[in-house]
Amino acid sequence: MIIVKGLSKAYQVAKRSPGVKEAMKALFKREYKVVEALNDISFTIEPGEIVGYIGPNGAGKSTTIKVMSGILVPDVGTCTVMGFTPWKDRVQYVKHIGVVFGQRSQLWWDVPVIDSFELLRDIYKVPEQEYQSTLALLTETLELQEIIHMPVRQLSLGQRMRCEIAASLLHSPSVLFLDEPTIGLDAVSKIAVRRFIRTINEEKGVTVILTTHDMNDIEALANRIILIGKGKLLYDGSLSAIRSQFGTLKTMTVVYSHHAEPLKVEGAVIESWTTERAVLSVDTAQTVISEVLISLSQQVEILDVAIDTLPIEDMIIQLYKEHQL
Ligand SMILES: Nc1ncnc2c1ncn2[C@@H]1O[C@H](COP(=O)(O)OP(=O)(O)OP(=O)(O)O)[C@@H](O)[C@H]1O
Repeated sequence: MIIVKGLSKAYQVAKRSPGVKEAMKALFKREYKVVEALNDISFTIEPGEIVGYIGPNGAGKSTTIKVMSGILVPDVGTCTVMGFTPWKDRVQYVKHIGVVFGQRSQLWWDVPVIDSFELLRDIYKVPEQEYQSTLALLTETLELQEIIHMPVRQLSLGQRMRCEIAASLLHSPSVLFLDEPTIGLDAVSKIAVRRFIRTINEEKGVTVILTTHDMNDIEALANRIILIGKGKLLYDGSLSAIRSQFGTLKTMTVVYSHHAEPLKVEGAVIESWTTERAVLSVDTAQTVISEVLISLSQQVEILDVAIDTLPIEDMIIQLYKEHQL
């Protein structure tokens, strides 16, 4: 479905030191620095996949989405989506893709949502019957009944995001690019958006590429993760492989009777500590849990213990650390 080969993209950014004198100087002689946003990125995505495209701030995720959706032209490399080169075959290509940028709107601010939808129907030349049935389905599944006649500026962020997602799907695309689709949403809206993405993937076979900082999005949706950092591809594989890589790392939460002294446990790292509760991390490949418990019981009166595998969020942080991001 998507073939990306050796993609590189650099931005030229004007450089200026602070101060009025420097501002005057910059009027006559501008200095630039080059930011390498993408550096030799390659991957292939099969039809029907949901891929989580992750990385820390400034890693190059949005730049990749912009290249794949045809908004940006790369300096080097090739990209084909369903056989189209996104930035070359734009008119034909956009009929096959849907794009949601969580931080930007594709809806017209002052008019009711339904007017924007109708405009998109005309832009994409969606036949009336098809439009009506897709709209009915989207309205029902994304619960748009109450908000579809309101101007976009009056919608809450969560309501707007549901409308943005509907807008990107009115022309029934085969590929959906979602750049931080759950940013700023409350827990209920996040769950609704995730459920919807899963439904269109399962029922309509839509291929989804999703960038997010919310690892719950990844856990709920993506079977495959592509990790980038500083423009370079660092990991491409399954979420379960990451889980087994970090599977021996456990978080131990211990509650004990009041104890004024900090705890010391060989083979465990004390992540946080109060006079009644401590959180430790233990690598069971190196330290046996029972030894940690014995050491703890020699220091405090244990009231409760919970042992969990590392949350996926922490596994990703470990992965970032391994790659020094
Ligand atoms: N239009 C631009 N002009 C100059 N530099 C840019 C531009 N857009 C992005 N960059 C730079 O390119 C790098 C990658 O940016 P990009 O927006 O792709 O990162 P990202 O992974 O989406 O980050 P975030 O998670 O913060 O949204 C960053 O260093 C950013 O400052």
